Amino acid sequence: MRTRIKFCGLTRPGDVRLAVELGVDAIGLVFAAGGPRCLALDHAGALREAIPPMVTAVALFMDNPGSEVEAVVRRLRPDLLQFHGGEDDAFCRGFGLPFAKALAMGRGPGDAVNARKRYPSASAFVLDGHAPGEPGGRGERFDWSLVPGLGRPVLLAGGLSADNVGEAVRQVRPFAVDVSSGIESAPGVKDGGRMQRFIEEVRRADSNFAG
Ligand SMILES: O=C(O)c1ccccc1N[C@@H]1O[C@H](COP(=O)(O)O)[C@@H](O)[C@H]1O
Repeated sequence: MRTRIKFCGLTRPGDVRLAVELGVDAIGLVFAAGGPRCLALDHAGALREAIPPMVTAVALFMDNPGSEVEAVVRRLRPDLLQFHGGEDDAFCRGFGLPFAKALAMGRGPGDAVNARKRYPSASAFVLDGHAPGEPGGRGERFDWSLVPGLGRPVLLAGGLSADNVGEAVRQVRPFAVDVSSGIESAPGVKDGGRMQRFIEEVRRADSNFAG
């Protein structure tokens, strides 16, 4: 099975269009407050319009109030929600959309323990490289040998780039890979060459497993 690819934290419609042309499976729009990729709702509307049907539109949050999540859901109609903070299962499922819950793998697999029980409604888990209690999306890789069996699709994240994603796919065989900073020339500014190389490296690794 080919590895799905999600690009996250896009802030320019041209980057979205290029990512789609290159063949990305999912695009993440960030509403986690304070970071360089955090979008205002009006601006996010223009990005959402550039995501065509059959490419998954993901809205990413980190301990946002429910009213903000609701406003994004109403306005953008994302396909999937991604939660990166301390949100519990009841909060995450409360918006009537499938969701992926991020788990902090930066200090070992602790946050993943009982994740299936803590998040029975999660459609997938994102494994990120930050430590528990710290914000994600910081380009931090973790020890991939610690990836646990979670019984749900895993999106491998944290410090991925064209230089290491092939090794990640070969070692972990995740359902998907998720990258933000590793395809940028500056925070929030995606780089066409890096996006293209990232996808090529994933496809090259996938070809090792083609039957
Ligand atoms: O992309 C962001 O700005 C972001 C902000 C807050 C939380 C998560 C964020 N992105 C997600 O973080 C991981 C790893 O990102 P990186 O490739 O290491 O920079 C990934 O799941 C992004 O979707």
